[in-house]
Amino acid sequence: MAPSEFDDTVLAEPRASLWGLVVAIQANYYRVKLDKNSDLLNDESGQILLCTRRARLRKTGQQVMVGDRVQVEAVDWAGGRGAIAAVGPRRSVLDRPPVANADQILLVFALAEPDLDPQQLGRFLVKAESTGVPVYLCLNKQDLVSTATRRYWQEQLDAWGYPATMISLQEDETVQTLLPRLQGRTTIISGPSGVGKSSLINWLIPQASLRTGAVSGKLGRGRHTTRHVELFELPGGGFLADTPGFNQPDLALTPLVLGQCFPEIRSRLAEGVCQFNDCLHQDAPGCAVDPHWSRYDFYLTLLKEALEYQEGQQQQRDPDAPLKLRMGEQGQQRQEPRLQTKKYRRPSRRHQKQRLDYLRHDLDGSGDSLDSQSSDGDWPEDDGLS
Ligand SMILES: Nc1nc2c(ncn2[C@@H]2O[C@H](COP(=O)(O)OP(=O)(O)OP(=O)(O)O)[C@@H](O)[C@H]2O)c(=O)[nH]1
Ligand SMILES: [Zn+2]
Repeated sequence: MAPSEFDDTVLAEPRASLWGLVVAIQANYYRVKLDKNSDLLNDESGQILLCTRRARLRKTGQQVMVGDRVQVEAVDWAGGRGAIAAVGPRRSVLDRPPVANADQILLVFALAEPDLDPQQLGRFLVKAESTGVPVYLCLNKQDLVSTATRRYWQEQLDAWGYPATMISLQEDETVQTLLPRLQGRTTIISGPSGVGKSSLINWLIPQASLRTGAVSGKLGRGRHTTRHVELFELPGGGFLADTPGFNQPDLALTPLVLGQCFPEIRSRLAEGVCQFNDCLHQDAPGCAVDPHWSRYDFYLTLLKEALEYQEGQQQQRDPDAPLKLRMGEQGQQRQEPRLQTKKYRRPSRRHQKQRLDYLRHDLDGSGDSLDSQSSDGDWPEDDGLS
């Protein structure tokens, strides 16, 4: 058994099989970094193989993601090739970026240049919380602000429930304080543009810039236009992935999920329960979350958005609603008229044939009659079996 450095869960991995970590996906190939210290490996330990996915996995629709633990077969050691035969169970799955088994999200903001905007920080925090992966906050560029400003933010963030690590990439010893949090874990770095994410990754993994430098001159450039994601190994163990620097994450959360994304609400609910289990914690009678907390107004703003989002979702599901919501390319929602339901459409040829089959079946007297139609007189849904 050879669990990877960051994976301390016990997987059902047979002995004498090769396992590794998917660190990147390029076209239809998976870059797999083989586990170190495996029974079977000597020189090959830690080697990177370019792998395809076994046809069996393709047939069952088993996806392979960056961050997946995979079993590799049919290895051509000289050519550095292999085939992925199985995917280990996932501890977590992130959608943006698409990464499996992340242990934490390191949210990076700057204290200045750009100025720290509490609303924007709040949105990033909620978005990160909504993934279910633990969130850890780091404020960069502390060299640009006074001690009083640092203290101000430290106190604010403590009250929000996010003790933040303050660093400056110009002061090595401050960045070093991050290392114990990162080692042995898979960390997704997130945050708006210009806060120093790439500079931080370059500081932590000097070779990372070499690898991407040929393409871009700077780690991350170019990747921000695609969904490309890559895990970079930390010298002391553990992996980092960068995410595109988007500035205003779209929340798309229901009100109940939103409430769970605020540590202030979570800690109050740990001490008491609201009278109604669908309580939205808006100063309602019997609510366990008293409204005297610093981000209460911010919570109300997001709650309004969440209620609108929920309404849109419900409309989407309601077949009689005259409008339906569509997601635009930038994730914005727009309403458009719903097409007439099939009840009012001319029956397709297939349905006409089905109808004839039913009639024939009925006339033969063999089995179900037209009773098998749905109750509203509509023909049974096309189940794709014909
Ligand atoms: N003064 C100061 N400048 C910094 C610090 N860290 C990064 N910078 C500068 O901030 C600018 C932006 O840094 P990047 O690393 O490109 O920021 P990013 O978050 O990767 O930005 P995107 O790639 O747009 O997402 C660069 O000019 C860095 O040199 C710091 O601690 N102090
Ligand atoms: Zn409540």
